[in-house]
Amino acid sequence: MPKKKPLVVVTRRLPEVIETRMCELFDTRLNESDKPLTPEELAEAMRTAEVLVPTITDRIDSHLIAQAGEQMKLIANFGNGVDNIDVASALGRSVTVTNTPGVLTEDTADMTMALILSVARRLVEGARAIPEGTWAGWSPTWMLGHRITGKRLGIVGMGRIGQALARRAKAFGLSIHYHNRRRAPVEIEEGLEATYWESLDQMLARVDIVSIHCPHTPATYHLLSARRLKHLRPHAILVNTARGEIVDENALVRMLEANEISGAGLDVFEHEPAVSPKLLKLAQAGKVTLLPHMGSATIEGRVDMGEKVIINIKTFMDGHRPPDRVLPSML
Ligand SMILES: NC(=O)c1ccc[n+]([C@@H]2O[C@H](COP(=O)([O-])OP(=O)(O)OC[C@H]3O[C@@H](n4cnc5c(N)ncnc54)[C@H](O)[C@@H]3O)[C@@H](O)[C@H]2O)c1
Repeated sequence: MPKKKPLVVVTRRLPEVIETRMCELFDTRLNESDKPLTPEELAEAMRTAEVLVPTITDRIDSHLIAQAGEQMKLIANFGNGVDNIDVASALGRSVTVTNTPGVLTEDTADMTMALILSVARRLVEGARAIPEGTWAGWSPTWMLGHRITGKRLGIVGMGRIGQALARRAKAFGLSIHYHNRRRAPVEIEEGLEATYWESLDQMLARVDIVSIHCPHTPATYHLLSARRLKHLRPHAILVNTARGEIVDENALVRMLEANEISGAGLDVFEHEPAVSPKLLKLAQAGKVTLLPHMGSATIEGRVDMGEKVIINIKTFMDGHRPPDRVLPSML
């Protein structure tokens, strides 16, 4: 008798090619609406499905995990960061958690570079001037930005995306500085000609642009605190494509308002999808570039993520260790 296919509940739309393949391989319940599943629908999935495929906007907290039935075996996150999942609670109930690392690296690094250029060179204000009819010919002083060639870039979190950004930034003539939980291997440091700063405070005081690339964990919540942000110099730019919670957003806003730093490029926010009205005002004034968490948003990237989700589910269901298993030591 053929083996019964596992019931897999998917919380959001995935690329069509991935949904089709998942339906062939598993007993897949797709969410065909544009809305996320409600907490009740998520709880129902925990009670009935063997596999849940959430995305980073689904809060899979300890309360929800406590409702998991015996049949629930795997949470296969459609995303790299797993701060939407209470991994310790899941593992405590013998539910395996997987993610989709690696396939978003280059796309997110591209978007980070775009944000650096956008803030430094006032790209959004420039792009607005023509359609809004405010461009009255050459010479307005408002269009003067800052050269990035020769500047110092400080990377917080020299993992996959941090390194991919460093490769791009080097090609743009920036010098690379970094702070990481652990110092990178010498061949990586040498290849990127990167300077390691054990002290994040000291690095912040020396760089012109700082870009955040560590995960959001209890240890990195408000890593860029009000006190730390004060180390940045008035011409500095801060870019965050990692997670909003890593930066004290209120403190950042206050510094931008007081011209204590020159600008910011943010793809992520502390209370997504809500964005502080003060940040919106700063965007209107051209001091910040705000993006709606689209750092990794490419069609190719989403398909690659979907393929990783499928491999993780299939390997797990075949009785093997899935390649992207999330372990507590990674958090
Ligand atoms: N904006 C987007 O669309 C988007 C897309 C992909 C990933 N991300 C975010 O980017 C983050 C980084 O992704 P990655 O693939 O480079 O991860 P990674 O695991 O390869 O790298 C993270 C690095 O941060 C370091 N780190 C961890 N804690 C630290 C601390 N307290 N201080 C300093 N360094 C610390 C780690 O040692 C590691 O080198 C993800 O966790 C995710 O939140 C965002």
